[in-house]
Amino acid sequence: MGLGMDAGLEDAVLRGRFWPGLAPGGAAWALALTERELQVLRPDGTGAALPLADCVGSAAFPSSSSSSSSSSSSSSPSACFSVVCYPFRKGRWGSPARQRLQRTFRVAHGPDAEGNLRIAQAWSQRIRELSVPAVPVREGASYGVLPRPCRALVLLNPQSGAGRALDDFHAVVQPMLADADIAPSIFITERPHHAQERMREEDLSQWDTLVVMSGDGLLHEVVNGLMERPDWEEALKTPLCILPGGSGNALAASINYYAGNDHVAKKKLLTNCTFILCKGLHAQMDLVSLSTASGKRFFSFLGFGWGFIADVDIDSEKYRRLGNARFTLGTLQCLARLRVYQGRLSYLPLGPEHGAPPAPRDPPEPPEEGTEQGALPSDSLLAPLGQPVPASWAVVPEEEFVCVYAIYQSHLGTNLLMAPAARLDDGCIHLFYVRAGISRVALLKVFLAMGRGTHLDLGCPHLHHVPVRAFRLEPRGSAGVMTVDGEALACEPVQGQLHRRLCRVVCGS
Ligand SMILES: Nc1ncnc2c1ncn2[C@@H]1O[C@H](COP(=O)(O)OP(=O)(O)OP(=O)(O)O)[C@@H](O)[C@H]1O
Repeated sequence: MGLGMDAGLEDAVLRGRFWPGLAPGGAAWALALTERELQVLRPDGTGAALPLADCVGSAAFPSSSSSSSSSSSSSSPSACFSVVCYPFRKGRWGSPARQRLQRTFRVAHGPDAEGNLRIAQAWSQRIRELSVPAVPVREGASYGVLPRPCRALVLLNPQSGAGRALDDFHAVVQPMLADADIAPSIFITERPHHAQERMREEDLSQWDTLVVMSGDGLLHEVVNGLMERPDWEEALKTPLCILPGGSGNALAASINYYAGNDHVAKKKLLTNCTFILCKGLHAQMDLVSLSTASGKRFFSFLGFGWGFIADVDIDSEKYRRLGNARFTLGTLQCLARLRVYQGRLSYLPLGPEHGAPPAPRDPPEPPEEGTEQGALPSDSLLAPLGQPVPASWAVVPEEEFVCVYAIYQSHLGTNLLMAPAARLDDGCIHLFYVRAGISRVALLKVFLAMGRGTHLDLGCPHLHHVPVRAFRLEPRGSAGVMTVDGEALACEPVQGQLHRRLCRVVCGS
């Protein structure tokens, strides 16, 4: 337990004297529950406090133990309540990690077993109520909290990342969900598009949340499966959740960053993201609608890439067993044979203030007039591919690029903070492009600086960043690959526009 209590006993919602642990005996401790923490005063006068922001659950139960010791508590038919928290603990190496901490207190106020249990239940219930995260107030934004008990469908790709997703789910995720009264039902994907097919047909009334334990690719399938339903608008109200099981885990890293947590990877990131799920706060997320010249349409939550980054993503697939290290190896290989890509890039700038994302109070985009019920959101900002872009758009004068990347979350990968200002529902596509002519050394410096999100501070003349609402990319020729949310796409003209606050995602703030 941490030291220091933030309130005096006069702020207490509940107060009582209880015995620590399950075993009878010893002296009673004084407990006070405030709006923010559970305060404990030991008989020796030392105190500690458990912040309820770290608490994921509390339970009450009859105590099976009794004893004939002389303690006043020991002969009573007692009851217990327990509190489970995941506070950050500093380890020997690296950033602090959340670690489980359970405290159990015994209620033995008299011979009435039911009376003791009622007291334990009252404490446990009040602790659970006060541990529900406060819903932030932001004009235009709508938050929610997952119910308890909570029914979660977990879609898990056993092949994602280094192939440990199922083991990690059992070892890390399942015990935390049990603490938080979240009942998972696991669906293990057997092939590409399996999750997408299931989402098209699923009876969503059975679930309070759809959890993806994989990389970003499986969440892309889930989003697009939901968008293929006639009731997509209703379906998108089901909060989605990402637990990092893949190699890139860009959305999981972004959500960890938005929550204000230190940069972490692997098990620490998984623990942080599972903790966020246990707390259950959910908010709206922007999606970008992408259309291709061959008539395909995708909904994307993370980013669209062409050139260097897309090549690294796809070329390094063969090293997926290395986990996130696959991108380091892929970057070095692609740097060695640096290529130039030809095409035209156009965009609709975000607004007159160019560069500042819209104020959070901007209302959601109104539904398009004449949109049929069930019809997909229309891309009102886009002219058909094959026709010139609207006059309000800008066209990049150069037509030779090393890389184009449109990102709508902060992180491109666990270790790449590409758009530090991005937020889930900021209404902004962060369009980055690197013009041809950049040296290998300068490009390597850009990627190294991206680890800390300081690449734009380098003042690299070839690197450009424009906040936009829509963009179009017309590659010359079909050589190379494009990526949507890290998944490969044939190279062809593509354009996209942002649809604000289209789905919901479990997040920390
Ligand atoms: N059982 C499976 N076997 C093979 N491929 C699968 C299976 N289940 C899903 N897939 C496909 O695997 C692809 C990659 O999955 P995903 O992106 O989730 O993991 P990853 O590539 O390791 O992670 P990241 O995108 O973070 O790098 C997806 O396109 C998905 O369709």
